[in-house]
Amino acid sequence: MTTTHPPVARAFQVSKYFGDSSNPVSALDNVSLDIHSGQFTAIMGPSGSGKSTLMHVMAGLDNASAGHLMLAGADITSANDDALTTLRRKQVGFIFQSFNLVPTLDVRGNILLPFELDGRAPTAQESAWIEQLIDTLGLQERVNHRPHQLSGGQQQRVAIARALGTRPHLIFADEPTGNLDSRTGREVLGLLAAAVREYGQSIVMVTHDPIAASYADRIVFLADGHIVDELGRSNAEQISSYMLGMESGSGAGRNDLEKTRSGAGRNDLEGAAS
Ligand SMILES: Nc1ncnc2c1ncn2[C@@H]1O[C@H](COP(=O)(O)OP(=O)(O)OP(=O)(O)O)[C@@H](O)[C@H]1O
Repeated sequence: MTTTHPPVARAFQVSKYFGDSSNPVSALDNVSLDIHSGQFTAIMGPSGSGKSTLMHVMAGLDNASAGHLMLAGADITSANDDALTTLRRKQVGFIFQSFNLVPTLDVRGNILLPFELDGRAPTAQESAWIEQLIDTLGLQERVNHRPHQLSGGQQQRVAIARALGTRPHLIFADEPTGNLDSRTGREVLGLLAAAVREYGQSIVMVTHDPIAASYADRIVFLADGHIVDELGRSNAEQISSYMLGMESGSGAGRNDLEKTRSGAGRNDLEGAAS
């Protein structure tokens, strides 16, 4: 059972405020969340509920205002930037909306950047994996292009290949399929699910998309900076139904879900989504 392993990331009683102390905006309010090793965790919730903030704080990209944070076995609550940078480089991959591709490097250079930063070349096995990623993500024709020569979806695919290339223990993904057509989106989700299933990697993914969340083992719901509920593996219809219950404020999310449990399986929904 994955739950017997120590969490690969942990937020304990974390709060985050933006703005000045006279007029603080509360983005996270006393949130505690363990990310289990070898699990695919989705974070969902309405716009402004704190999803991206939670991910940034858990990844050590932003400081918490209060609480404790662990990442890859290290206490990062008050870690300095250098320690965090090293930890992230070795253990963590990021797939973010602002792709953070290096404009002066071509596609291959961007994908190989984590190896470069680690001061080593990919092994033969890693090289084969990178070629497979380039192929699966349809980037073969683009390997010598720079980011500005690519569409938004192509840039996102480069960011995905870069994040998966070193097979980091933990991957944080913010709307990884947001810019992709549905077929490429499903391929990316399949890659992420395979990373968990076959290589024991852990993934935290923020998404609004119930189909994307249906690939996760666990779905955590945020509202107004609080974790309000979580579900185990569910199909897209069940997740949509739950979210509708949340949005209507009827508190009926889970009850509705129980009614749909015997509904369509994920494969049915995948077919319907294409
Ligand atoms: N840098 C910032 N300065 C001020 N307020 C911020 C900042 N970043 C986020 N917030 C506020 O914190 C709250 C949570 O924002 P966050 O981006 O985490 O939400 P989200 O659930 O990821 O939203 P979305 O789904 O729209 O991306 C919002 O009220 C937002 O306006």
